[in-house]
Amino acid sequence: MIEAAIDDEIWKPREQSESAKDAVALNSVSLRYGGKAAGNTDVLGAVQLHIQEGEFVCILGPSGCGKTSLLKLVAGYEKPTEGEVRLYNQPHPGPNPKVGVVFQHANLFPWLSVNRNVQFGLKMLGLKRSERNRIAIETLGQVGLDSAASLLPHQLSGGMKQRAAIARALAANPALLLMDEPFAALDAITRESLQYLLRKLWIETGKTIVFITHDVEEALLLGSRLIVMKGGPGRIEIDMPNSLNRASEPFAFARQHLRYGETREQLLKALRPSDQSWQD
Ligand SMILES: Nc1ncnc2c1ncn2[C@@H]1O[C@H](COP(=O)(O)OP(=O)(O)OP(=O)(O)O)[C@@H](O)[C@H]1O
Repeated sequence: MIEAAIDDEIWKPREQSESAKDAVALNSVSLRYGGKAAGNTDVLGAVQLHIQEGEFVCILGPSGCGKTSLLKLVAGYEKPTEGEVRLYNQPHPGPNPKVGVVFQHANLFPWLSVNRNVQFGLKMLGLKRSERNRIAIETLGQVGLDSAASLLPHQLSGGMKQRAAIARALAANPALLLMDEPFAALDAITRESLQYLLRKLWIETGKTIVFITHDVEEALLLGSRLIVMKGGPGRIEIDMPNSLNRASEPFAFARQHLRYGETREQLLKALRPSDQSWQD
């Protein structure tokens, strides 16, 4: 256990600058699929959440508690039944390539090469072919897929597909990146390499990331802020800073830290159903 390092500068939570702006604001947001008609129940109930620019927010919670629904509101795919979602202090403009989204499955267009998949959103933005190609090559380089640019999706491994999906989301240079269990279907080693890649991209670009995961360890290694949701209706149960994601050490360093085990237990306890409290 690395206890001595606990007070080191590196383990202090990153201080939010007073001038940091909200990238995302959910003001008393409720969501009821199908609207207010009788019989429909709230999936999210009066959620209050402000995410500052540059945060890496990991959202955990039991299946069905409303994590994806919350992300869909931030992406603009759904509108709140009550309350308001704001991006960068403006009313939500609706889905647009400036908000990058990555899902558990890459959903690449099977008939387009990796390069053309990455270019797709840029075409929507009206960029010229030469500019699109330049950005696609650069972004594929960022995710380590330079040599796969001309391959079709069926020629890629699962990890390569997710790298391509990340490149596609990054190509339009979104300030906000939304990720819904993006590494859940990958084997442990591929997953770890993508976790390193994402941490590097976050540190280098300063993008705001909202990342849903069922994996407590993944949240601890990546998130600068950890949120645990509860269902019935969906709400935020725990919202805490996390400094274990910091710096450029191998993940093993964080895993050996005393605070890692403590926080992991705290999160697992919050995630357990109340009828399993005997495990405490
Ligand atoms: N389009 C929809 N129409 C109606 N109900 C929906 C829709 N999408 C989700 N739901 C319901 O909303 C609730 C929350 O679903 P959501 O996918 O947000 O949960 P989640 O926490 O992301 O779950 P998981 O971890 O299993 O992905 C569930 O009861 C689900 O059945």
